[in-house]
Amino acid sequence: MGNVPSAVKHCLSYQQLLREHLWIGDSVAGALDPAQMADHTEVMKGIHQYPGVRYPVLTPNLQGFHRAVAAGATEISVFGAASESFSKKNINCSIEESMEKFEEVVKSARHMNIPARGYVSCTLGCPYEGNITPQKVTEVSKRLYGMGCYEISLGDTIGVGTPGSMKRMLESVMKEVPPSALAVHCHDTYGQALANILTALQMGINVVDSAVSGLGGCPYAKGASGNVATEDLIYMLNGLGLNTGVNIYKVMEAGDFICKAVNKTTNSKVAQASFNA
Ligand SMILES: CC(C)(COP(=O)([O-])OP(=O)([O-])OC[C@H]1O[C@@H](n2cnc3c(N)ncnc32)[C@H](O)[C@@H]1OP(=O)([O-])[O-])[C@@H](O)C(=O)NCCC(=O)NCCSC(=O)C[C@@](C)(O)CC(=O)[O-]
Repeated sequence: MGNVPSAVKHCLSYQQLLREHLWIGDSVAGALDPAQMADHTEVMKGIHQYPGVRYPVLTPNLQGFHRAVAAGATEISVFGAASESFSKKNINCSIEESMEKFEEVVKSARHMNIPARGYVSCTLGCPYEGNITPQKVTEVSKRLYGMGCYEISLGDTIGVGTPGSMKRMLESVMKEVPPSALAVHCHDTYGQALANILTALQMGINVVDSAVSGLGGCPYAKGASGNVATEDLIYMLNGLGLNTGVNIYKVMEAGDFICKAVNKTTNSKVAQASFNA
């Protein structure tokens, strides 16, 4: 949500539309301007933190961690990649260097009893390297889990995965990290996100990342669409008889609100169908 005005982020949290997780981004390479960091701090100070809702802040290094803690973060996330090229572009260091930085961050977080979540980008393909092997994803996931991340979110950053590649990747990762400590994070570029998520659910994954209206993306994954839309995910889960406790109508309202605020059209098929009905 890097470019979303703080006021909009506050409204989303005030309306309690993000029930479990409000994800707060960090700075972007080459654009480490004080205004953006001030915004990050402003968001943390401005939101009302509801009990049972997690507010993880992306912290790429120790500096980001200390800033996040000073701003009141109660959960942090480190974000690595299974692709060397993507790691270089996204966080300006190799995978090995990133792991060394994350070790420091997660260790500090553990000392302060702050839960740390790990992300692995490019698990089903990379914008620079193409195919990524399940072994590489497994290696990075194992490392993050081993250093103390309570959960590893496996990102199909550019949305090129299919149920077949998702299955192969998860089969490999699950040999080293239990399904209870895994999540999937699917982008919908090729229209495969829900199919990929269903595959993951059938394989025992219970945590799925999504974004209201399918907003989001990554500055280093040009052309990739946003995350799977929360509205579409909930619609599918409701259809499967899985109770999320999330009110789909409230999420659609939130999506409508935020799309107007940032002048974007929703990527949610469910919202499009409902609003056009
Ligand atoms: C990681 C860095 C910061 C390295 O950037 P760098 O340029 O290598 O940093 P550096 O250590 O060389 O320091 C350069 C300057 O930045 C400052 N600095 C250094 N660190 C920080 C910090 N944390 N907060 C504030 N300031 C910082 C530092 O103090 C210094 O300032 P100076 O001394 O020159 O005045 C940069 O590459 C960066 O910001 N990367 C993040 C890019 C980003 O936001 N990407 C999108 C995240 S979402 C994602 O990755 C994918 C995901 C999670 O959604 C899942 C998926 O779909 O795959």
